Amino acid sequence: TKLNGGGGGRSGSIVAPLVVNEDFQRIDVNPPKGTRDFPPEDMRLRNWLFNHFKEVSRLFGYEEVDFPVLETEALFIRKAGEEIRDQLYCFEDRGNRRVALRPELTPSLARLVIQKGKSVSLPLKWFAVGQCWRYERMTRGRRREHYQWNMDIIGVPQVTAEAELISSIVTFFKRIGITASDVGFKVSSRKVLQEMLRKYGVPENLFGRVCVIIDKIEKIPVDELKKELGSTGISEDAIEQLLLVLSVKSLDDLEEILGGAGEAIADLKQLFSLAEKFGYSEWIQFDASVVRGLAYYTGIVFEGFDRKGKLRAICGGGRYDRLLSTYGGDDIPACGFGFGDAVIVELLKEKDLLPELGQEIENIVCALDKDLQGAAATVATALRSKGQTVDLVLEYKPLKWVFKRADRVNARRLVLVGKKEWEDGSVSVKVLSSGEQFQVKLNDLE
Ligand SMILES: Nc1ccc(Br)nc1
Repeated sequence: TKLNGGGGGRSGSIVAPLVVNEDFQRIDVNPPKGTRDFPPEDMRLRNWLFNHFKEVSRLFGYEEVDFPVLETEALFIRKAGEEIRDQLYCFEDRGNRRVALRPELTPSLARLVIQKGKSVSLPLKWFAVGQCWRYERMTRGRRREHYQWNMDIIGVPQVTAEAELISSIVTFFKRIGITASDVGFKVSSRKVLQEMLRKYGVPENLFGRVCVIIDKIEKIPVDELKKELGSTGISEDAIEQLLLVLSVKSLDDLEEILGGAGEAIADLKQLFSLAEKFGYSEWIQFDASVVRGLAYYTGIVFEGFDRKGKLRAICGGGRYDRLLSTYGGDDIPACGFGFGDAVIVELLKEKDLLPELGQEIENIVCALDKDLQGAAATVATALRSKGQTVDLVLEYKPLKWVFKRADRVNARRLVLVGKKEWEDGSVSVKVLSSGEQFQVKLNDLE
């Protein structure tokens, strides 16, 4: 490293030291492909969104939990052909362990519940907001990380659990100004598929795989869908009947096909009845084609959608009664949902509902004289100890500069430490909105 002629010292007018080192390459200052930085303005929106997630969760009596972003890869290895598996961000660590960046939170939650075992009493109502990852070939230029809000109920077999989860999401939407005219929930049950597959003698172990294929019903051509279903060994007749059932538009029509004795109809009728009691009937509709893309759902499934049909699913969830036992845990019923941080922001933009979130500082404190910097620090500390937010000007600056900064940080007032006033422990205060200016003893300033 070669320093230029000694100009790097602490002189009054610091000459920026020119460090020339041909070995330095300018690094790429952008975040890794598919990831985001959160500069202050973006972080304010993220905190606003996450605070609503968390406040709703606490309103419903849920406890916050979290897990490592890095998990054993085995937690996510399922052989049902899920996209989440194909895009697993997995690698071998320096200890030759197969690990993965979590693509979702539910498996970690299941792991923790099993780990806690009898030390926790059911039902558990837990929530988390955590970053989740996927490794997608950048060909599609999509993001590789997002934050997901999850709420889960562990240990309640009744549909009241799913009904409460949907109520919590409706509560969230209402808090941010989204109405039932903007968004709805498509609701169905995988027990519909289960009953159909049983009727056609399809082996139970194909259930998850068939659901994952059927989740593509609106994403791939029907012939391709039929081909994929056929590849599992299901007969053409069964496939035709399946697709017929999935096109059913009402619970009554579904009952016609399935008969009234099955759990699918009973669960769905109970859910729609509870929706009435929770007061969100206008938000939900039966849609037999909703199966969701995760293999482990076993019962009610639901997804939030924008009624204009311009965006991908906003959120989704359902019952997963077998997940804990697949990890070697007890057979504990569970249900939950995931709500990503991306589509909701697109929806808020669409509806012009993004909040205005500027920085807000109550005080800018500055010394009017070079040797009053210490006094300014005393003033700032006194205000901060009273819970006042303070931006302390940390080096001597002309007033013009201070006013500009006050404007940029949206300060409510200027607190000026001047020589004469400070001699009797006073400061000058200028309220920036009104221009009002007064002197006050520091101890009386609040
Ligand atoms: N599962 C998952 C993870 C990360 C993103 Br971005 N999308 C989906």
